[in-house]
Amino acid sequence: MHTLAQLKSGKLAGSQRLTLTADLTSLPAEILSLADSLEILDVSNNKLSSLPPELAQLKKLKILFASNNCFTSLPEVLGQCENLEMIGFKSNQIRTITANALPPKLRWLTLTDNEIESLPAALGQCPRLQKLMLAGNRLQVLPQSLAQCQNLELLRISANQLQHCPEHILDLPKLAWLAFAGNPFSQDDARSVSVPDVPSSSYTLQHVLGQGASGVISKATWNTPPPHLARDIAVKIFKGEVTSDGYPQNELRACVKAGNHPNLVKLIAKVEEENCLALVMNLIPPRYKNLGQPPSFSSCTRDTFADGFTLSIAQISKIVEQITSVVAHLHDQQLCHGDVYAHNTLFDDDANILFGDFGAASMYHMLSAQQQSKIKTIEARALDYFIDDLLSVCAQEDQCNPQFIKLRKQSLT
Ligand SMILES: Nc1ncnc2c1ncn2[C@@H]1O[C@H](COP(=O)(O)OP(=O)(O)OP(=O)(O)O)[C@@H](O)[C@H]1O
Repeated sequence: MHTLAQLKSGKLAGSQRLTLTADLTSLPAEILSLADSLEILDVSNNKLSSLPPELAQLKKLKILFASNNCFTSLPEVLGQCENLEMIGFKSNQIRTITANALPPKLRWLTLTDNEIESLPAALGQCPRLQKLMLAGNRLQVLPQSLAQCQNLELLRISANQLQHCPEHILDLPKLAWLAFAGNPFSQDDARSVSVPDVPSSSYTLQHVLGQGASGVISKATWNTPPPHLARDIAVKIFKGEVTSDGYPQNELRACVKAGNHPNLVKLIAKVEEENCLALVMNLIPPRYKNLGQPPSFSSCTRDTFADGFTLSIAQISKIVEQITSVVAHLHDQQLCHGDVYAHNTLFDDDANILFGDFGAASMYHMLSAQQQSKIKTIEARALDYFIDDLLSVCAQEDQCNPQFIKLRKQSLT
């Protein structure tokens, strides 16, 4: 985080990255003094509603974040920023997006949680577009031209007003991560009875174990432990807001629908009260750790791994076998996970895995047989990318192993 005083004093000359949060209602003119160096500009959490035409003078600008501001339209000056690849305008009040606002090199566009009713056809003329985050808007249709985005890999259209399944996007050749729950076309009226409901007064929360985009997970204990169940549990309390993946309510229902599998954390009960939406789960044993890390700005849609992290081919094979089995299990329940990634997978020293994060999951039993089969093809692609990501960290000495070669072939087909 930088300060306005630092910027105005010239102390930030030559900076490639600038983060300013200072209740700004306009961009300070001094930003132009960084025109020859600035690549990443983060002006999230201000009160901005427009950007000046001079922004186009930032010739090196690649990434712009302006989430939590007061924009009602996507500023047209963005279309003039010749090197801008990544745009994040989450949680504004954007209603309009014109063709002029789309920069030629656009690769990653986040417009989660706005008021967008329609998108310009020109989005189809963004050949580099790889990641498009549109959850939590008011879209009733997607432009037909999206079918031309041949490089689109990750798409979030959950929590919108789409009346019909957008067939045309199901054939996109690289699409691998898709979330579409919470639309009229994907409505699921069936109330599941497979997991018991309990009141939030049935347990006592202890310390926080972790925090995801959609909720906070705490260790808890049953006040009166149900028979045959461990006293200690984990409780995920949803925050209630729409996330980049969709509505918490849909995540909860997807977790319930997922059912039991040795590679899923066992769901014990759910809480659906007026002021509390929560999942009660088994505690994950502390020996489990994250398999991967989320994508970086440059990897865009692909996971990253800690420096020096390697896996043996035996570990990779065992992990692939389990992830394939758990994804097949989800599809047996007509559930698309939408986020098959190593960063959503925990593993232990024996390469046992636990797969989680149902935030982007979508039920698809209401779709036609042909649409369902396309959804499965899309998720199969994510599985291939998952395998490819693991092979990228395979120990050097195992890279001639026949199993490595077999998995490599599988991930490339
Ligand atoms: N059943 C559990 N037992 C123990 N710890 C848990 C359990 N579930 C989640 N956690 C902890 O809470 C963290 C957040 O979990 P959660 O599933 O909500 O989010 P995430 O999938 O990591 O994040 P996001 O939803 O933002 O991608 C986990 O990384 C883990 O440390």
